[in-house]
Amino acid sequence: MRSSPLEAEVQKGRFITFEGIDGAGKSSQIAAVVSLLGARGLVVEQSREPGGTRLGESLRELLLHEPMHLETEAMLMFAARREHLAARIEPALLRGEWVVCDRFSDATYAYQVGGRGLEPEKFAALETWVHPGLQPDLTLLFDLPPEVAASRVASTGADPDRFEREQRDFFVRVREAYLERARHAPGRICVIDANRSPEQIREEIETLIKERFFA
Ligand SMILES: Nc1ncnc2c1ncn2[C@@H]1O[C@H](COP(=O)(O)OP(=O)(O)OP(=O)(O)O)[C@@H](O)[C@H]1O
Ligand SMILES: Cc1cn([C@H]2C[C@H](O)[C@@H](COP(=O)(O)O)O2)c(=O)[nH]c1=O
Repeated sequence: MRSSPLEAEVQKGRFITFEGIDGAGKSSQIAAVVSLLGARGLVVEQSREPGGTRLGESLRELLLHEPMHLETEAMLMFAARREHLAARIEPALLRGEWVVCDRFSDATYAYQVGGRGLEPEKFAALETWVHPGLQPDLTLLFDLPPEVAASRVASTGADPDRFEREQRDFFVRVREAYLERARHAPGRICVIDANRSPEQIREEIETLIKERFFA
């Protein structure tokens, strides 16, 4: 059995991911992109990580609330991702559908390598094992100062999870790791200035998607 059907078969759909530190403002923009694609008659599978499957959502509960060793955290992120790829992402792409996902492996690089200090070689080994040859077609990285993001998270009034409770230094490292990853994949990762109004951000993203996929 092949570990990833997309290694050998032709991927017909498109895979778009959204990334950024907690509170960057991804959620409402994801909804706008899903409607934009839907209005063009495309079938869109919307999902999130960690999560996206029943098992993945159970792992999400543990990841967001149970203290654990950083390598356990990294491996559980990739375990949830393996299930998500097999059950939803790869079948949808092979059917020619579009997948829009809130976070993917760039988040593991940013949070576990950048934020927690996981060795980059261990991240690379997991990434190669779990999705050899597959990367998103487009990643929108919402970039903003951690203090702005933290005040947005606080303004929701929701109980913060294990990641949201981290201090500013952690998010400074996560942000820097995201930007480093973007520097290494400039054709795939587009950095969006998320410290603007939702309307300005939506306009930029719509233009970007039209130019990238429909021009
Ligand atoms: N551009 C913006 N300007 C000001 N506030 C915003 C903006 N975008 C989102 N918000 C607000 O910030 C809060 C967090 O936004 P949202 O949930 O979309 O972020 P997120 O990136 O999905 O966060 P997380 O990754 O933590 O789930 C919400 O209260 C939202 O209304
Ligand atoms: C995929 C992934 C996620 N995380 C962290 C990032 C966030 O703090 C949470 C998910 O919550 P969200 O509000 O739905 O964005 O999980 C991570 O540390 N590593 C990952 O690979």
